[in-house]
Amino acid sequence: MALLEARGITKRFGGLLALNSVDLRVGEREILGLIGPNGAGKTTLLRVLLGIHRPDGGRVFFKGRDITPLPTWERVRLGLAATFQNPRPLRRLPVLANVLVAAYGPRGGRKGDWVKRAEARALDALEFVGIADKAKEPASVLSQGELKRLEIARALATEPELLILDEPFAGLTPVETELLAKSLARLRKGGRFGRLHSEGCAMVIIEHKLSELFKIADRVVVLNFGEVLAEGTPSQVVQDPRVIEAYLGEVPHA
Ligand SMILES: Nc1ncnc2c1ncn2[C@@H]1O[C@H](COP(=O)(O)OP(=O)(O)OP(=O)(O)O)[C@@H](O)[C@H]1O
Repeated sequence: MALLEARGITKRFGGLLALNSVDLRVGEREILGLIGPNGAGKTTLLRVLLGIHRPDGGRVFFKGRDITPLPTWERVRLGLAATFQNPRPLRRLPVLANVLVAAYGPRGGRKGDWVKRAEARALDALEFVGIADKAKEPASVLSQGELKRLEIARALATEPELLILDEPFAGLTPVETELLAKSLARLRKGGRFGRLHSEGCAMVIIEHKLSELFKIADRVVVLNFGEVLAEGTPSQVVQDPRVIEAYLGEVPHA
């Protein structure tokens, strides 16, 4: 059984058909890359998976359960988490407090120990992404790269089973990009990260930095004009003439 399955997702904005009967499956511990030209519908699909947009057609299943009618917070309680293209932290609050908001959230309290463990988990999430030294600083001091890492720490504090990342590498330096890619690979493997525990997290990663994405993705789905144009392993997808024509232009260098 797939961890997440979206079937026949259709989404319209007025006269614009942003998604046209899109199917998507994500297996346990799988890293799925979601790529395609600007305006292809990637962020819209992410928003449908999270319950931010209601689809006009189609259903979303998570761990076998139809979550289509559920609000976002219930999806988070079930184990979904996401990071967004443009981080919007609570800038005046300390970095740690930004993560605590997530750790105190609906999923954080599920084991009944939320007060005593939340702060420890939030610190461990900051440790995991490498910005624990900034825990007490206001979020406004963080660089773009650090803000991206804060976003990931906030998602990790909920101990998700499926993490959806919208352009996690955008705005990062090559060194930051490589470090983050390594952290994501470690997260997929699972284990104990301080007091945080992961059985191995599956991911959907929307990204334009293909060479970095292809190093960690098991499978790639290519969207174009709101439809699935192609899917396969990274090496299959880069050689697909339809993908080259619609998006790549040329084969990216690894
Ligand atoms: N809230 C909205 N209202 C109206 N149109 C929208 C809305 N959100 C997205 N769209 C349109 O839907 C289409 C798909 O947009 P979407 O942001 O999902 O593309 P994308 O693949 O994520 O692009 P990018 O790589 O630039 O982020 C675009 O034509 C966009 O203008």
